[in-house]
Amino acid sequence: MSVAPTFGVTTLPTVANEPMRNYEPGSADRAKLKVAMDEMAAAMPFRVPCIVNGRQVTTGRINKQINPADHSGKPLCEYHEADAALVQEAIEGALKAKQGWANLPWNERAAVFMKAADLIATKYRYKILAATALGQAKNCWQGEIDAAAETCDFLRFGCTYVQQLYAIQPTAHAPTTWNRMEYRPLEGFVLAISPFNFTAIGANLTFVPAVVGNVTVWKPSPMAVYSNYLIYQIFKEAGLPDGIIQFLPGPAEPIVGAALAHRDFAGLHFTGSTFVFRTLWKQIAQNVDKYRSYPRIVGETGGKNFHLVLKDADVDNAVHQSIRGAFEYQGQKCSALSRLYVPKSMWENSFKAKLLAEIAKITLGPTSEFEHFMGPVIARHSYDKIMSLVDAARKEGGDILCGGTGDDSVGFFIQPTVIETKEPRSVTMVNEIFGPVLTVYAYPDDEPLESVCETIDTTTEYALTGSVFGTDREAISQASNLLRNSSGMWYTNSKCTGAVVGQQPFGGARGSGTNDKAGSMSIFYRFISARTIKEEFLPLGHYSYPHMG
Ligand SMILES: NC(=O)c1ccc[n+]([C@@H]2O[C@H](COP(=O)([O-])OP(=O)(O)OC[C@H]3O[C@@H](n4cnc5c(N)ncnc54)[C@H](O)[C@@H]3O)[C@@H](O)[C@H]2O)c1
Ligand SMILES: N[C@@H](CCC=O)C(=O)O
Repeated sequence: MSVAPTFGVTTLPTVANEPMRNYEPGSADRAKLKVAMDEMAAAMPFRVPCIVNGRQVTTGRINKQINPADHSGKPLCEYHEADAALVQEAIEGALKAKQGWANLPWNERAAVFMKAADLIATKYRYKILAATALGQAKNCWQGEIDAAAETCDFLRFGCTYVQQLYAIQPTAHAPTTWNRMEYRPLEGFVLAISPFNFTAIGANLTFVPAVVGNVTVWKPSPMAVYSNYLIYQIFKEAGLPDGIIQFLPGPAEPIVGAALAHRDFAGLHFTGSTFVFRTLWKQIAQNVDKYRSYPRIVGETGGKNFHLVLKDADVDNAVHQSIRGAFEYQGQKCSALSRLYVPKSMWENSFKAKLLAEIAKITLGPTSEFEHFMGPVIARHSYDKIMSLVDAARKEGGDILCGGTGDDSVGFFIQPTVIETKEPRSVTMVNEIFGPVLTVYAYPDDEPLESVCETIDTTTEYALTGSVFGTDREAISQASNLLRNSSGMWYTNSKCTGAVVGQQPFGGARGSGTNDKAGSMSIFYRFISARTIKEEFLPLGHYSYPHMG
């Protein structure tokens, strides 16, 4: 086995958040993005194979990723579905490729992903945005945040975190000894399962294990296959060797089942719903006797996020932040605002009218029409689920103040919906909806903060994001203390969504996930298995102790 020489301690370039483009009318960026979207719309459907050991595998079992704004029109892509046998082949191939990858000096692995970030920021910016717009229905603002900026940030900041992690070494050394720490990859392979709603999350779920020397079997969401395939292709162009990330779209149960049943399954890197994560955890538990090691289980899952407005809050700010929090990307963010608590008199006197007046200005349309704030929800099953929850709220006595209607004739469009409830534990206050539905509870002005916070804390099983709006520092601090465990992301006078890599590491606890904080150093700990190394420079001489004389 060859040993790679190391002739220097390298340092990554200093990283900063990828600057966001605005795509304002008349701008060059907007024109270029429009061209990219038009060209993509004309050329689709694209053919997407599985990728195993760098080889394009066409299985003949074809499925398609539709355009949610035009579900009966041309699909964005037609993809070949993997099956259990292909998963088996992919795992064997990944394990063979692993040693060479893991033995590379770390800066070589980092260089692949630093280069991928630069390719996304430049050559592929508009293409990856176009794929995210047409397939996942993100408008240019939301697509820019996700597919361009956040993907680059995950990769660049991630490499920096690994550099910092590797630099954490024992500082105490007995005389004539040297202690070291080696951050080995896990023994086996990592299974990455990604959601539809963030192209960046698919990239990050595979990059995080890979950059620290693991190999990854990737099952993307059926509703994000094309953008995720482009990410794979960009990683490859940036120098990712064959077999390190195996791209396996297709039906979840057989693909995931085959991976979880393998003796070398070493870690799950999942983002998606709480229900699916719990199902996977149980499957892993049932297989525990089979595994070589105890698998690492990392999952970031659902949310039921809140804004708590205090009596001295800036109403205009709270209204605008609530609209962005609840309705951008049609509420399809794990962090989306979904429960709003406002003092009753503030609600009746100003908040309600301002909120409804602003929402009335919102227009919906396909992402190819740049003027819209909102687009369609992702798929038929989402549309039906959201509408049924609105119906359930209506039947329970919830007051639908706006929206509550949809049009699925061409795309899956649902109007921004606000429900006022008198019952703080009503159906849409408790369940994750993942759509453009905000439920408001106007709490009595004289209700003590302890009581309001107790309601917020105990209403749902989730603990992902939450915000407080107000000016009285004592009340803000008290709310922060009372709601310490109600969210993994806490915001003051800021919406509960829109975390930025390097600024607000992301994750929640309770039913919302393992809180390993994507976009921080701590996530990398989950995919390494450290080895402590002690070396003595001088011989012991004899075995006896000094006190023995
Ligand atoms: N906390 C976070 O960081 C975060 C970020 C994004 C999304 N989410 C959550 O993700 C959900 C929305 O995304 P989604 O609709 O893609 O989620 P989902 O749970 O339906 O799917 C996520 C992934 O799991 C796969 N999957 C589905 N059923 C499976 C099964 N039985 N076995 C194995 N794999 C299975 C899907 O194909 C997909 O790849 C929401 O609940 C949202 O809150 C959380
Ligand atoms: N990082 C994102 C949430 C990702 C979940 O969908 C945000 O905070 O908006």
